[in-house]
Amino acid sequence: MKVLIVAATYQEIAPFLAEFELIDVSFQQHSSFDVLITGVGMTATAFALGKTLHNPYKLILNVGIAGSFNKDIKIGDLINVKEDIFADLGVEENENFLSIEELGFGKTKFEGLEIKDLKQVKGITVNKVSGSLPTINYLLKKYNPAIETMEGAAVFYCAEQAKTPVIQVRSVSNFVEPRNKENWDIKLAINNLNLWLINYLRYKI
Ligand SMILES: O=C(O)c1cccc(C(=O)CC[C@H]2O[C@@H](n3cnc4c(=O)[nH]cnc43)[C@H](O)[C@@H]2O)c1
Repeated sequence: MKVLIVAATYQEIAPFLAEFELIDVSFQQHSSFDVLITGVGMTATAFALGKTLHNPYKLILNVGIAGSFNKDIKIGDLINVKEDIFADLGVEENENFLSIEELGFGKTKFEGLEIKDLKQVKGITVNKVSGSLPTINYLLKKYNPAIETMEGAAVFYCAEQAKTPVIQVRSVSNFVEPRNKENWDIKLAINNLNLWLINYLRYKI
């Protein structure tokens, strides 16, 4: 069985695709792995994975960039998301938020496998990139996450449904802070992520 590489956008894995002479299409096959570009966000990710996972895979590898809540993690650092949570799926009750898990409607926390060489962190998955202090402080208090993305928990959910092992590796492109795109370094994050991914697929799979 093959590995399924999952990324939200073509840009996030462009250097890796070039290295393996692959192109910019949403699904393509290589001898030892397939590549799925889902589109940004949980809905696009779940739909794309739902269509693809009728075939069995030995491993799902979710890669991409992420925002960090933790200033000890530098922009460009690689991290392994061990636990991921649907952070905004639930109900607001005045200032409080209750997740669907707290409401008794389903699970919101999921686990991925460890990559020993990387720092393991807790992630949250959001529909809306967090860009104001009240939201950031609320998320820190409720979940104490190290990073946030827009897809991670959806990938973990689909992997669990398909009974397939899953790994999430992200590279930090920005801090989660009141929005200022000038502070982002997407280029550095993509460069570091792709160096890791190429090495992992060449020597560890
Ligand atoms: O231009 C923007 O405002 C913008 C916002 C979020 C993501 C992007 C991207 O170009 C990449 C898409 C990808 O990036 C992940 N990501 C990166 N930083 C964050 C963050 O601080 N909070 C949540 N997600 C983030 C996300 O998984 C997107 O799919 C551009």
